[in-house]
Amino acid sequence: MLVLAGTIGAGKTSLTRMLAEKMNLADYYESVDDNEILPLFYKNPQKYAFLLQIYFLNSRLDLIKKARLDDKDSIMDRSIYEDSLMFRLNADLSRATETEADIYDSLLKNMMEEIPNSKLTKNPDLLIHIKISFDTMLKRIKKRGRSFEQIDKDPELYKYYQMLNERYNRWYEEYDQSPKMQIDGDRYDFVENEEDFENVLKQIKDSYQELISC
Ligand SMILES: Nc1ncnc2c1ncn2[C@@H]1O[C@H](COP(=O)(O)OP(=O)(O)OP(=O)(O)O)[C@@H](O)[C@H]1O
Repeated sequence: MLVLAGTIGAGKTSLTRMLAEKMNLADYYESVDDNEILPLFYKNPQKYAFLLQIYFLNSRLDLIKKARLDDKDSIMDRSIYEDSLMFRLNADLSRATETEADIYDSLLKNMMEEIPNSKLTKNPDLLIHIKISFDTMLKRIKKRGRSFEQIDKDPELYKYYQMLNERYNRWYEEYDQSPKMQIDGDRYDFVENEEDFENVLKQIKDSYQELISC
């Protein structure tokens, strides 16, 4: 199982779709449009931060189980581990309490603990982090145009996005639940540029082959 990671607008969903096609993988997506808690959270983060995390934890674990039970090798458009980073940021911004964030982390650890001899391993075989600069992040959020994510509607989001992007770098360095690799999402415009996509595809295939042959 391959899993994509990266900040809002990094291109996780697009790259998942493209890799699934080229590498013949079963693709699994977290639906943003059907998430009824997300717009509520953006409107009133203090009230909905904890509920949103529980919603994501539940739905992402569901996806992991489906992907692992698939006969085909699979790919997912987001990792479950980034939620902890986002929730900690929300707690630091007083949208949740430290206790809520601690309990969340403990629940996540418990849910993700591998059961010895179980066929259903929950951690990915390879995590692929798409790293983008803050500038690129802002451009992509604007270009995609999801109304609740727009800074001109809510200027406080600027600071939130800036802090989130900064924290992603440390998160990736510390991530140790599986092998991992990083893609430079500023340098490689894999959505618009065919050559860039081929380059990224090769980097990912090489890393994956290396893992399989170990
Ligand atoms: N754990 C979380 N806590 C708060 N908000 C979250 C969390 N996970 C996702 N979100 C929100 O859900 C929305 C979708 O985020 P996500 O990064 O999964 O997808 P995306 O932005 O469509 O990614 P990409 O463009 O890379 O495909 C964003 O508005 C993001 O802020």
